[in-house]
Amino acid sequence: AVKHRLWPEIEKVTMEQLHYARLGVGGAGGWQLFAEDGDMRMYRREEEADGLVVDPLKACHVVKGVTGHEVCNIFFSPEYRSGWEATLEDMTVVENISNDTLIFLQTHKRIWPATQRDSLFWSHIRRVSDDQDPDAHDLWIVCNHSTELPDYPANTGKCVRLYLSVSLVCQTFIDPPKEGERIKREDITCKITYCSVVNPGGWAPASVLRAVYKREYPKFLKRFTSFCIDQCKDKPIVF
Ligand SMILES: CC(C)(C)c1cc(CCc2ccccn2)cc(-c2ccc(S(=O)(=O)CCO)cc2)c1
Repeated sequence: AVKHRLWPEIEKVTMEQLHYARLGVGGAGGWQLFAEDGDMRMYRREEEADGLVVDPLKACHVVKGVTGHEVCNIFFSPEYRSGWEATLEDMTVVENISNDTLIFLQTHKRIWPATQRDSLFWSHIRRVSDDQDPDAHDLWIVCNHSTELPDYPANTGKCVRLYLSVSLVCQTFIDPPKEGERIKREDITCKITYCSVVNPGGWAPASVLRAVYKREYPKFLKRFTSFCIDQCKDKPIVF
């Protein structure tokens, strides 16, 4: 099949994001732990780009009862988004590149006193076999990365266009069931790494943004993972 014009970028960014997600948060990376809740650890770095707060975020979480494939499917699929994405006011799929790559146009709820934001990004889901450790379980990754389309120019309407680069990387671990027994959901553990850089794209007060990021991101990940558990609990396991 003819590859889409964005394919080289999608391939490159997805692999870069996978590498970045697997980097630890120790050492000189400058990561500060700012939120803990059970198995969830949230780290941030204080970074600015042209005076705008773009604090990179890395969150690590361990969730029982769902597979990485199920979690990434829910994160990627448009039909579930309104169920877990509280920052959303509106969402449209503006391009269906393939069954594993979509382009989204989203309008986000306004964060007072900043102007309302919208986002335009490609979203790509992929299974990655772990080349280092072949008998480890597969990884699943969803990568969301801002893009431009002539039909949806930035900053022409009421919203300021934000720029994001986000990845959700999930690895599934299965406790072997007793001899001859089927794998049950309680035998499954999913290790989640969520990385996000959201550049507000225009003026937004650093103090307000940092306060909102610190308050909203922990809620965002807990809400998302709870939604996944609820969605999957009565359904057959998707490995
Ligand atoms: C406050 C905070 C929680 C950081 C926040 C505020 C805003 C609203 C837009 C905004 C950003 C900055 C300044 C003003 N408004 C958007 C997002 C955001 C965007 C995208 C994604 S995603 O992971 O790609 C899932 C698809 O939506 C997650 C979160 C986060």
